[in-house]
Amino acid sequence: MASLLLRQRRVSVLGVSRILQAVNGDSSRLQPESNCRTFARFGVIIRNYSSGKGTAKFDFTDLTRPHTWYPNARKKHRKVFLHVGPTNSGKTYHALKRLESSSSGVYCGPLRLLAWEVAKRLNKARVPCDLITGQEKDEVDGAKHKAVTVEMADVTSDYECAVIDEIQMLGCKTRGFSFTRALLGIAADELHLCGDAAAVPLIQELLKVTGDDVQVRSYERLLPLVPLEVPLGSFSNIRTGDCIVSFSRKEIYKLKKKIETGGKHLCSVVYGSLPPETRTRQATMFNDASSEFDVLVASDAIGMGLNLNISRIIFSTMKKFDGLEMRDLTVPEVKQIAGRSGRYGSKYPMGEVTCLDAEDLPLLHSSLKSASPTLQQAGVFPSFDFIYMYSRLQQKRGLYQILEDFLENAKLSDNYFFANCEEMLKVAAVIDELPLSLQDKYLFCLSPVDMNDEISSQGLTQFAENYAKKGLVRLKEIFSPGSLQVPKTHSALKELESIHKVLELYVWLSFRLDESFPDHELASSQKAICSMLIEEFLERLGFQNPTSRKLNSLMAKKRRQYL
Ligand SMILES: Nc1ncnc2c1ncn2[C@@H]1O[C@H](COP(=O)(O)OP(=O)(O)OP(=O)(O)O)[C@@H](O)[C@H]1O
Ligand SMILES: [Mg+2]
Repeated sequence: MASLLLRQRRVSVLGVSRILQAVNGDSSRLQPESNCRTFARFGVIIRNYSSGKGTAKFDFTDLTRPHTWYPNARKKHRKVFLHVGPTNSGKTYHALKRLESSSSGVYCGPLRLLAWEVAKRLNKARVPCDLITGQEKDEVDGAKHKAVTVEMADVTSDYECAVIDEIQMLGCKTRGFSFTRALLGIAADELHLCGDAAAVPLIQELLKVTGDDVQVRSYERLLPLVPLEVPLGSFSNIRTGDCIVSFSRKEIYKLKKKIETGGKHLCSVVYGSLPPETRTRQATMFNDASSEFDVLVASDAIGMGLNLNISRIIFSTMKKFDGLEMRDLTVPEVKQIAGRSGRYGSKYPMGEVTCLDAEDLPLLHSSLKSASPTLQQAGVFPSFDFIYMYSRLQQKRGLYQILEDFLENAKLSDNYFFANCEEMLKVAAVIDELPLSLQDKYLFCLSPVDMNDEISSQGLTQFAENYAKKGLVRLKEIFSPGSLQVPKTHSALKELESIHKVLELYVWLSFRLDESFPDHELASSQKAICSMLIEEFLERLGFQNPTSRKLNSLMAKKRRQYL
């Protein structure tokens, strides 16, 4: 490995079998509540609890009333508006209109791309708006509004208006609890929830106990979405405005090459492990009508809420590997992805959707006709306060054991399920042997490390080891600035994507432990260089084809425009 001086050490994953893949977007998983009042309250209780002097015992494993964890929100009688309907029906648009006209507010989205889009839109409309994600804080003078990824939602501030986009994600196995936390915890006079109608009964049920006033507003699709009766057939039928969808990174590059070899089109690519800033620039190039990058090859990373100039979605497959097995796409997945075509306000009067192969058409057609299954439960996860208090009553050694025991003993009501925290347990298993406080361990467990990526997990281990040893982690100890290069092969590209993840991890830690991770600027600039080099590779892909001389000059033009 050229630039990361990581020690080759296989990460041991004690007792953790498999992991369901996290959905796209900000991968930081849990947000410590840092709720001092809760701590203080527990502090009193725990003293009484341990001295056993007749005070009622507090059961820290009782998570049956999560709405009581958010005293600020409970002080308000919130007006909750549920904007529901199919994709491209103006749900987010109407919620944002309200946000724009409020005196203070927050937008919480599932993807950085969406948070970026909203911050840009509000600032353009002269409503100063900060952008806050797990890895970046872009603060604007005088801003009373924020656009954040949902994990960063602040449940201690007061707002006039808050928006939670794609609220049906509260049923997501890995990130659902962050949506639940925002739903129950944001202290806003008005709370606007946008998403699928499948979430309505559950939300109404969850909010019965909060005293909020809930209203449902239903929307219809603004432009027709037409499922085609014929498959794409040949790649010669690809045309400007097409987006071909695949769920494997390797397949995405194969498709890009195939389409560009035809000599008529250039493809932007968007997939999950590309740096978010690269994804944004690739999407921007595709959206730009004057750009030669007129076809998009993408994974389901484009699947939520984004406004792209797509006229036709073509599913290259209707199956996806979900971390465990290959399975058919679910009804909501098909609808979300298909819904990216024919967006209102784009240059196309309607959207079309089809498949590469005729055999996939029946599943496409039936999925688009079906209603998404009604959500039954919302995700939930205990904040550090609960884990900490529980740990004080146990003689357990490491965070892994504490977490595992806690989850085994914890009680939930029927409306909730525990977030899948296998990824967290994987991290706990690796760092438990280090001399770190429980809180530090918990923080490392929250970090956006990808434990399925060897370089990323080694980066985390080394950061945690150096932090435990010296309390100071210099980036240069594991990374040589200046050594990054444009990748020449697909494996070099993959490695660069992993290095980007390690740098992102450093930036994430530097936001939370700034004195111990002081090289924030260096990590951020190297991160930006990584994504530029990745983009350079994406553009050079077309050069390698001898028939693409014309494309060569087009790309050079594009590069000048976007760099
Ligand atoms: N009344 C309107 N006037 C002008 N533009 C609108 C209006 N309603 C929606 N749009 C535009 O139509 C596009 C789709 O709207 P929006 O993103 O709100 O849809 P959505 O229902 O949230 O879709 P999704 O479920 O995919 O998130 C956006 O570009 C939005 O700005
Ligand atoms: Mg939307």
